[in-house]
Amino acid sequence: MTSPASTGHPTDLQDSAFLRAARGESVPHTPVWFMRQAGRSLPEYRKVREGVAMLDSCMRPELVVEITLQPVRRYGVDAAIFFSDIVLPLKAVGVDLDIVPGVGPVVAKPVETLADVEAIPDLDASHVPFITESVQTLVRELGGTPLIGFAGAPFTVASYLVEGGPSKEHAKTKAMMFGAPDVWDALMRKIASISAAYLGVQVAAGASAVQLFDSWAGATSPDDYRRYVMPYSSQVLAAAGGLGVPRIHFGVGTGELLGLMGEAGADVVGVDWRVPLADGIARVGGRAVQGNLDPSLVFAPTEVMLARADEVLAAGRAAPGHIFNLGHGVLPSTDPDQLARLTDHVHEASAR
Ligand SMILES: Cc1c2[nH]c(c1CCC(=O)O)Cc1[nH]c(c(CCC(=O)O)c1C)Cc1[nH]c(c(CCC(=O)O)c1C)Cc1[nH]c(c(C)c1CCC(=O)O)C2
Repeated sequence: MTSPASTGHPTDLQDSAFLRAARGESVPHTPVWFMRQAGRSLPEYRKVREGVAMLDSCMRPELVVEITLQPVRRYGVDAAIFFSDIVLPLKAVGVDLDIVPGVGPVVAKPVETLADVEAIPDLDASHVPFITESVQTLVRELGGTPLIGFAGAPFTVASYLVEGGPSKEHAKTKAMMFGAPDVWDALMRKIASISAAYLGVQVAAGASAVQLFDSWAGATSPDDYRRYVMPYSSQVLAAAGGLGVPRIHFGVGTGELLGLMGEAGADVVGVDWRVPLADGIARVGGRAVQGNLDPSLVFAPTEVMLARADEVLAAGRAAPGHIFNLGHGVLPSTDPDQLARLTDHVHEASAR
């Protein structure tokens, strides 16, 4: 990791491989970071999180800073992602929810009616002073390594609010989407406004890129995505565009939606591992891409994993910009040494 003493002025940062690739410029090597690079796969994470609830840890700047930096120190990845969660802004404005270990976000009183939506306050910087403080400290500590801010996209956050917890089918969410369009519209606007404000706080404090996670948008068909999801994601991405930083947009199982997710206003589209990267690049036409090694390949022998990484790197050369990543988050049982080897290999192989 570059030391803050030797770097840290904005030109270094703007010239980083990650931001250059996000803007579609030439790079000295393919930049690499991992979704969920901070978290349970790291022993140093499990240690500092001992006895601290997930959402409490997100509100304590000394923990947020330490956890965000851990994978940067360990792997020398090209970007840090701010340690938080997509439901944190809802918690910050007063929605009664928690993150249950091994389960995920659980909402005490799921959203059903227009009155439920109207009861959710809008977010401003005064709700999240700990975010501003954490980001400011991180940007100082990270020097020439960019910090990615993030938020949940409206569909994915709506799913937690409407289902009351994690869901495979998103049945209640879609029931509202198809059957109560006025409630759906109000809810999606509300979340879009909260997510946009939340990204605004992170960028104002110094984050140099943002990622909008629409992890579960792949549950919708292209027509329904266009009608019921895309306008609200566009609202967030347009607001983020006004902040002057690159916007990454990602979801799982979104093979049929990649073109639309780019059109929604992304500079970089995240591709999961189900879509060959070459096809993903064609579908997002003219935009940079991020991805897309199968996260399970870390469990294969190292040489198998690295050979597959080479295929991803080779395919990535056809894009205006390529940021190497996994096709979804790091699995908790991942051996960190495999990610260290993968990071070094991506750097070395792409610099040749
Ligand atoms: C869908 C989603 C959520 N949260 C997030 C998404 C979108 C990304 C994706 O698709 O994976 C985003 C997220 N959540 C977390 C981060 C941290 C930054 C990073 O990527 O390193 C990020 C970017 C921390 C976290 N968020 C959560 C953990 C695990 C909780 C813990 O360590 O106690 C972490 C490190 C909890 C969480 N929060 C959520 C889930 C599904 C879970 C996992 C439940 C479980 O298996 O325990 C909702």
